[in-house]
Amino acid sequence: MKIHFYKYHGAGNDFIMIDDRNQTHQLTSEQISFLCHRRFGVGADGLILLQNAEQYDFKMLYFNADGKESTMCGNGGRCIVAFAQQLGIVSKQCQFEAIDGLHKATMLTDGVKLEMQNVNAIVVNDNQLFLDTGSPHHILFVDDVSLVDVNVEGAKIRNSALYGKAGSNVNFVETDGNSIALRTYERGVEAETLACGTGVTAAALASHHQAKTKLTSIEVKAQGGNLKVDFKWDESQKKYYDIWLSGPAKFVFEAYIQC
Ligand SMILES: N[C@H](CCC[C@H](N)C(=O)O)C(=O)O
Repeated sequence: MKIHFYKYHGAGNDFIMIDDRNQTHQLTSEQISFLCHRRFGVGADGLILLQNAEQYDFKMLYFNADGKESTMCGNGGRCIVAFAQQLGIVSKQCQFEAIDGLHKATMLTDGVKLEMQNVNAIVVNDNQLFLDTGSPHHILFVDDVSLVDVNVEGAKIRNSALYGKAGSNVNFVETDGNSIALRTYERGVEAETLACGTGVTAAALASHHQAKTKLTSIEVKAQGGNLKVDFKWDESQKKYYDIWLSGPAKFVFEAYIQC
């Protein structure tokens, strides 16, 4: 099969994007894993199909580099909005379906702003937290993210009994209250990625929840670039809402590959 794809990245978290509005791409896990392979294929953290949706601008299907369909991808969600604009499907604003529900998005001059799902359950164990921002995230606060062996320490937590077969993404988070730095070990990539949108969102909410910051609009420095998280806290309902993830969504190249 000859596949026409577009390569995008959001702060270094990179994706193979495919226009599947005609729903002709019946890709197997093996084919997706091959396409995402850094040596034998195109190379990417994930693969995203853009499909038609009856009541919304489009639908997003996300697959990790291991070839398996997974939960929400925040950076991929921002990249698919830029991709939809490149295809002429949307202009400045849009609304699309993803595995965790509906997402609104706005094109910015320097990227995309994506609304994330509300978060009303945060599990706290000392300086470690768990929350789901569209994907599951373990948060561990550290003094200096540059000193963490993310691939070793991240794999230990990701594969621990704590999260069973499903596992979790693992984020090492450092904050001075004014901004956040994080590094993420991503489930389904099984390695550190240069950014993780749902992880960045989780790190911002967790920092606020643990009173490590009072800001409700905060910059998050990932290895591959900077993102911003805006949110509101509802004390009566104990939930975070009106959560927006902003950051770059770059088109890199377009090509064909035999698969
Ligand atoms: N690897 C994640 C999905 C992609 C998350 C990440 N790329 C993002 O930008 O949110 C998981 O299986 O839970």
